[in-house]
Amino acid sequence: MADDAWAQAADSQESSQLTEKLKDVKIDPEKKTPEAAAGGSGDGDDKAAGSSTSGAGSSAEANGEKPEDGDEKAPSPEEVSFLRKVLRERLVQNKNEVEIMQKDPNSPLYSVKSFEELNLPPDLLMGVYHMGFNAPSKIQETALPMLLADDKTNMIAQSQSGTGKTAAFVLTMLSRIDTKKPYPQALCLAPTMELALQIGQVVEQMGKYMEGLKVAYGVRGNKVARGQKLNDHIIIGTPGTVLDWSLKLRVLELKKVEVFVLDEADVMIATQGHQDQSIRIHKNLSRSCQMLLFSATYDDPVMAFAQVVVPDPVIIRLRREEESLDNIKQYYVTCENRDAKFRALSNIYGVVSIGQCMIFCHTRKTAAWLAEKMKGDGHAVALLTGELMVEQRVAVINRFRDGKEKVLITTNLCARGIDIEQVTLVVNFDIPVDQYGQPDCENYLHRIGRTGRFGKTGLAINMVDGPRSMSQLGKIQDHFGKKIAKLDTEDAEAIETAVGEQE
Ligand SMILES: Nc1ncnc2c1ncn2[C@@H]1O[C@H](COP(=O)(O)OP(=O)(O)OP(=O)(O)O)[C@@H](O)[C@H]1O
Repeated sequence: MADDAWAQAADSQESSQLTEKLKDVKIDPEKKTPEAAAGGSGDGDDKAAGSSTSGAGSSAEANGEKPEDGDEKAPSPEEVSFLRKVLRERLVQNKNEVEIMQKDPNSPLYSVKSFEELNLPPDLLMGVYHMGFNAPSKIQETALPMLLADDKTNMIAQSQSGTGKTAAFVLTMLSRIDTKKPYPQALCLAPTMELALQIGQVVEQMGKYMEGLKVAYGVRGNKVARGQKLNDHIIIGTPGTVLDWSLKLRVLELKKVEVFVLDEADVMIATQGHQDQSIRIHKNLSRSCQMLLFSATYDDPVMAFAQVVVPDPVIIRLRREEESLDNIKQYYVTCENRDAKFRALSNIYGVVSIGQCMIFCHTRKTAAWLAEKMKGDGHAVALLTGELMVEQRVAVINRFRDGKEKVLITTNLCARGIDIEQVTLVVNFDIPVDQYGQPDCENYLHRIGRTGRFGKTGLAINMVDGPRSMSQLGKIQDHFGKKIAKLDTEDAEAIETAVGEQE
């Protein structure tokens, strides 16, 4: 493929020829970011992006509720600076069980190489150990030797949730920058502000020993003056703001960027608003810029598109049966309706004590309803939906991170990327569906991947409330080829066994 394939693809897209060029690549044109759907021009900046934004399909919608669309008010700069402060929390330290899994050749954490063998500069190696990492995971071990080589390799990489993709691309960015050069040399785009800030923390922690390292957050509300030249080395942001910064306000020169990363690449490609913005940014990068796409999921059309726009990529892809992790046990419970789902949840909580739990609902309204019901039952519950101010959202996540609440009730907003080690249970109160009411396998995998992070065990419980959701879950089970076993929530022993397996 020609070196400037992405630029050509971008040009073609702008002149509406991309459809012809990619006629076999069917990316859903309706998949819009919430703001794009609302006609806005900023970042979609929401995990609901790439998921259902308008359609039907769940019992919640049958009740006349709208699925979470995640629209939000733009944060003020004060809010952003507050967010950055509250987001500074320690990262996970290595545990014995992780080390055991790192010795198992069948584990995605299996590794035979050490970080020393990657020939990292000493300050970066110190940063890695500062994170508590002893050995690279499989994706790190496989990708890093190529990514760090002098000859810049483009890559489209897939690895299961919680297996250390962030560190792989962060190390690549850090290894490519020269802190003596006072301008942005690495650019990472993520679909939400929360994720951009989380990635930035990893950059800051891993780059702790790199003298003079500066990181800027290209997220809404983080204002820069037109014409001001950024002297930060790494920019992490959401596509709309970074597009504004680079093409409108011209505070960074895309041509000088050495590494370009798309995290959650599938959602960045498949979601209309993100795709347009990402392509515009990329077409202004230099031809020698290294391009990395990372995600736990790529459906076939997205992968096909990615291969058209990334020049000569190395592709690391999982087989379908490898996509879901064996350390996350999956169950379903059958209930008659929403109230019965709540009772089933209460039964689970009545029988066993659970570490921390994330509960996913299809709509804000169901999430708010469930939060009230659980509070009424005496649970310390946090509610995180797109209608909260960003500042509140981050504060809620951090309270949950700190264990102040044991239960986080949310929507697809938190389906991707959020890395909270202590989450032992994920409940799909509603089965994830797309805007056509079809099972959303990608979001299913991202949701359950909020537990079982980096080798820990986890439990996912799906609540079905009739033949429709049963059939949706059945399709998800068939898609991944992993058994989702029935759990009887009236049977205390069965619950104890299920929960006990992941303790
Ligand atoms: N080599 C390592 N040794 C120990 N812990 C690690 C290592 N690499 C990453 N981790 C930790 O594993 C956790 C999960 O990593 P990360 O968030 O990068 O996963 P991910 O693959 O990006 O997942 P997702 O697809 O859900 O975004 C993080 O807390 C991270 O600090």
